Amino acid sequence: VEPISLGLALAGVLTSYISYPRLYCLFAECCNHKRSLRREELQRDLDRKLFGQHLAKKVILNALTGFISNPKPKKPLTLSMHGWTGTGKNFASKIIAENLYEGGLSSHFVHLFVATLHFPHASNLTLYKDQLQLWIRGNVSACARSIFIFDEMDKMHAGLIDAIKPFLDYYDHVDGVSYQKAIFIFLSNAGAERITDVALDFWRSGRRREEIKLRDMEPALSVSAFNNKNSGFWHSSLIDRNLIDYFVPFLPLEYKHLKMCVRVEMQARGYDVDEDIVTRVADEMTFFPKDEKVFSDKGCKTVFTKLDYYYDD
Ligand SMILES: Nc1ncnc2c1ncn2[C@@H]1O[C@H](COP(=O)(O)OP(=O)(O)OP(=O)(O)O)[C@@H](O)[C@H]1O
Repeated sequence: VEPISLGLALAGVLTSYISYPRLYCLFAECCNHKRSLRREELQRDLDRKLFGQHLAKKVILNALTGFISNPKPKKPLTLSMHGWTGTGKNFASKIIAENLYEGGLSSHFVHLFVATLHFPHASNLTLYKDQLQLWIRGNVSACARSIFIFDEMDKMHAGLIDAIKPFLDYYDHVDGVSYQKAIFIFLSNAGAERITDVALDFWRSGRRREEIKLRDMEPALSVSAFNNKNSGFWHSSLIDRNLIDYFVPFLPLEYKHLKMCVRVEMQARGYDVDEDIVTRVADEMTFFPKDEKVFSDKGCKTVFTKLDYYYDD
């Protein structure tokens, strides 16, 4: 075959490939070929996978389905997830991402930032600001329904919060780009002590954890709760301007929830559930408060490494 004909043939194939986006999308991830969010599927996923978080499940389900079904949202969806370490904030974000994009957290349209990893040096603030704004702008231009997850939000420099604020607001367009279909998820431990206090009060008065209502958490997640240096100025500055749509409280996990996490991990590793090992792993965890020992101080976070000890063959 002579080179010119081969070149033309290749160009032809390429053009038809590009002009048939649907064909292209069979092989590559496309923004407009995302999964359509199904309420029942999201609910089933949350019910099956996320333990002990009846409040978080409810808020996530309603917030997400409401937002996705709205063809013209006035602002991007902003969820602020709060709670003790290892209680499922990252895990819940993963479930959200998987319900919106097949690739979940690995999708090209889902972006995870970890404050201490991506923005470690306060001296580089100006650079980080520019990069972050360019990154958000570029990605939302390419796909309006992009998801941005900011972990360790309480460790983010206030200047960086200022940099993302314009994207969270009620603007139709910012420099020609509309951010109204994007989703921003902020994760932090801010407010965790107060959330725990509420859960502990319920436990002490013999009431079921599932009886805790969102309104019981309101004082724990109010502006005043965050208006101190430790909790981070970021929060109040976003709340003041009504830029956070939903606060999602994560309750501290109890002994029975740790056991559930161990069982899931055993099954994921292909083992039969051995209740004796489940109990031993859960017993190795540490609990607080000191006297009552109700809540796991690391949530489900370290149960998996403890399991390694029993399966080291
Ligand atoms: N409520 C839960 N239900 C089921 N599994 C959970 C739950 N909480 C934590 N896990 C398990 O523990 C792992 C670690 O939890 P995750 O990273 O989501 O905690 P986190 O709340 O984001 O913690 P941190 O505040 O330290 O970032 C998860 O990947 C998941 O496997």
